[in-house]
Amino acid sequence: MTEARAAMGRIFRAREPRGLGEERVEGLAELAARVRELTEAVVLTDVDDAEVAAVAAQVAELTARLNTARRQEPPSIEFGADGAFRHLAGPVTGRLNPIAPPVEVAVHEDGTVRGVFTLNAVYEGPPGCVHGGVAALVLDHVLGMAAAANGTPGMTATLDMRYRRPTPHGVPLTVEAKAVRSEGRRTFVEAHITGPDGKVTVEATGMFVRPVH
Ligand SMILES: CCCCCCCC(=O)SCCNC(=O)CCNC(=O)[C@H](O)C(C)(C)COP(=O)(O)OP(=O)(O)OC[C@H]1O[C@@H](n2cnc3c(N)ncnc32)[C@H](O)[C@@H]1OP(=O)(O)O
Repeated sequence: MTEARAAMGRIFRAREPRGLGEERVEGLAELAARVRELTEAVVLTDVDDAEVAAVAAQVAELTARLNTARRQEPPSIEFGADGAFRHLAGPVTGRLNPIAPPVEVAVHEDGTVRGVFTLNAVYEGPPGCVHGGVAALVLDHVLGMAAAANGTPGMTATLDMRYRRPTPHGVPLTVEAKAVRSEGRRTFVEAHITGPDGKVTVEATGMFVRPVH
């Protein structure tokens, strides 16, 4: 597992926690949660034009306030005390990233990665359903996590999707991924999303390659 940790460090620049500090993480997570609500409100609002313009001006002011102090880059992937890693600013599981649903994931002892999440109307593709590219985003991430949980982290080299039935938005979904085999630098992983009725809506297979450098 130490080798896998070193590989994670190399591939994803994962680091020992650099001390954002739990209090700051909670504060930024709260901010991201409020912005997620704002995003949904923007997509669904039906207020009049004057109110839209007034809110747009206020949001621009808030953005300027946040920009008075900027990091060079988003917080990196960090290892936790248990050896697992967290992607605080990532677009799938990142609690600090407003575009992440976020998907809450757990890595189980047998290497299975399971997550629960709800995608709201912001992620709509066909009416009432999740955009196929968003499903691919979630699946790519958990496939990558499962490759890492297998001790063989890598970069996505191939991602094959099979959309079995529409994935509804606004309801709880689950995602599950597990590495099935590894050959040299290549790891093959399978994953699927299940709807609230227990039926699989999307299946994916991914091949992850550990870069040499
Ligand atoms: C933190 C946790 C989860 C995060 C998950 C997020 C996952 C991501 O989003 S990763 C970002 C998206 N992916 C990328 O940007 C990858 C871009 N591609 C690359 O960097 C490189 O092409 C990379 C690393 C995949 C392979 O590069 P390189 O190491 O030079 O591969 P190379 O030596 O040519 O091939 C290695 C092996 O893999 C095979 N292979 C490589 N690419 C492919 C491919 N696309 N299809 C099929 N086979 C491939 C080769 O045939 C070779 O096999 P063998 O060893 O049997 O000959």
